[in-house]
Amino acid sequence: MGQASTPKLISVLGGEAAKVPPVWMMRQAGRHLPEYLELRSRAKDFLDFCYTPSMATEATLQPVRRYGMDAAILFADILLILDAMGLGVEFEKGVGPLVQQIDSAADLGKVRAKKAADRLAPVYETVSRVKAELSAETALIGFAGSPWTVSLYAIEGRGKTDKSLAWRWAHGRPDELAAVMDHVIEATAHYLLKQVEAGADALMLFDSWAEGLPNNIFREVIIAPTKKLVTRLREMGVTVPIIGFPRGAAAMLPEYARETGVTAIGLDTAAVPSFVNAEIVAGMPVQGHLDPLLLIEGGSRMDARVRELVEAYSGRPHIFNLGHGIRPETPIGNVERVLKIIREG
Ligand SMILES: O=C(O)CCc1c2[nH]c(c1CC(=O)O)Cc1[nH]c(c(CC(=O)O)c1CCC(=O)O)Cc1[nH]c(c(CC(=O)O)c1CCC(=O)O)Cc1[nH]c(c(CCC(=O)O)c1CC(=O)O)C2
Repeated sequence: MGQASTPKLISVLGGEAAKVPPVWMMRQAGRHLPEYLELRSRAKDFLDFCYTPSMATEATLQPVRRYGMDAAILFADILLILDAMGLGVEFEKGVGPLVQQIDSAADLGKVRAKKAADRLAPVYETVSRVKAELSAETALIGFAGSPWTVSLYAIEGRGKTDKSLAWRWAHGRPDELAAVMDHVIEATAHYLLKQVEAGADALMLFDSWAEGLPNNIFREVIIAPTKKLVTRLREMGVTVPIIGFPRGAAAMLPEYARETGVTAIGLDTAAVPSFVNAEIVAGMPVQGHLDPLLLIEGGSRMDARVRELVEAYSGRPHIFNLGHGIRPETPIGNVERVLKIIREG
């Protein structure tokens, strides 16, 4: 019986620099794929799609089959946890998510954390079905939104806002915000634990709204809650690697990398390779960060940028990814081109 091979992505997350970096892309499943749009058209709505294991499994596998990605990322959404915690979540076509708005921590604490996670049983069913379909070389990444980003959607009540309401809570109601985030942390810890128990090989925490925060607030709402969540997961016995993605962290990235306990850092589109290599300890794996808009344009400037990023991180454990999710209008040929350059030079 041969040694069950470890996916290259997991070896890199273990600190090994790979000659050819493993690659996957945020939002690789979803609207840029015609096969997703066909499947999606058969669902009642997006939430129903995420709660239907046969559909979510198929959506997760589509980009792996089409591109030979080195990882599958669970087809779910960062807002499912709010739905499970009792705040109705809806995704309005062309509007994005709508969430029942909270005005205090009491509004979010109605459903016990473990019970909330139990409500997401269809997601764990998807994880185990995907795992059964993947080859031994392909990693399966589970994920959740980070405490600040998830709490922000509950405070704002929707996407596509200027985030000022949540920011004002951070400045003016820090204790109330901390109480909200503590509820989110506990529910998210149970949610991620169950994803790992169902077969996830790694986890990713999306702090998608970490950008632009004053450094004192960044410490309070990004670093401290992430550290709490990572510590809680380790206490629960979770040993898989954890990728932290503080989008827009900029100069606060090194402190995030040092303080939170994450295994690896997801870099956003604005990351600067020389800064990353100077400020993030050499053995710490990094992931990213091609601009999703350049992936739409393609051409020689895309080719050059891909080669530049591969070269910039060639001396350290690096997972090639985008700096944020794939846009719906991304040409499939450009995704294929990126993989070809990474794998064939
Ligand atoms: O604008 C806003 O604030 C809300 C954005 C929004 C969310 N889910 C959404 C929407 C509406 C939309 O994308 O049109 C709704 C949403 N989530 C997802 C999709 C599929 C797609 O992108 O076409 C969609 C569109 C679904 C549809 O309309 O059919 C699925 C999703 N969300 C997410 C992930 C994890 C990943 O990115 O790989 C994944 C899985 C993708 C995969 O399996 O390959 C994570 C997610 N969802 C969400 C966020 C918040 C921030 C952001 O979107 O930039 C984030 C984190 C992030 O992308 O930084 C919330």
